[in-house]
Amino acid sequence: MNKPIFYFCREVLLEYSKRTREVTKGLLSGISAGLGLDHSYVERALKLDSGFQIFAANLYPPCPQPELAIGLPPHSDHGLLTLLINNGVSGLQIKHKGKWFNVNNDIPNSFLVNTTDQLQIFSNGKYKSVEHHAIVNNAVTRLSVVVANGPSLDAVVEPAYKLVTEEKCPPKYIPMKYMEYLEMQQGNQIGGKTCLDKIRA
Ligand SMILES: O=C(O)CCC(=O)C(=O)O
Ligand SMILES: [Fe+2]
Repeated sequence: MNKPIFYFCREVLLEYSKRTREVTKGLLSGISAGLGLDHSYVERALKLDSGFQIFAANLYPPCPQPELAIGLPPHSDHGLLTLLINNGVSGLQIKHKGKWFNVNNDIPNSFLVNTTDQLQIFSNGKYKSVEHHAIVNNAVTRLSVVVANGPSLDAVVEPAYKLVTEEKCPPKYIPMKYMEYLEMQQGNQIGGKTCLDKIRA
């Protein structure tokens, strides 16, 4: 029986997921301190040692009429931080103040990092989950490789209690198990940041 292509890449994928997990932990430790929390607060609260990772590869072939193609529709990612690389062809756009901006990550050997939904919830809105989409072009194939890094599936995610006060800074989101959020997001039609709207307090 033919083995799937991923069978042959599994050693590399395993190593890649281990290393991207470490990069994510390092970034989240800095973010934790930046929020005024202990360095290891995010790691402990969201059980990052058993954090959930998704690896995805996206292929965007050239399209004769790119203005008519959807590419990847607007969305935000569900986890904490998403690490992206591509084959040097631009196509990713992020939304800022209602406008789309090109993201040209042309720094060699670097990751583009998107902040995502669980970080917006945990930081009580201090970090915004980035709304993004991918467009296509009529000349060259684009490839992107994505690792989405989330909390542990059984972690209940809510605004960190040290960041909320009943009067001045009430929690903006209701607590929800990451697994349930993920199921809700995956069961939804892809579009903008609509899942976050569903769990507003
Ligand atoms: O292709 C890209 O640059 C973006 C991919 C993406 O947003 C995703 O897979 O969630
Ligand atoms: Fe995405």
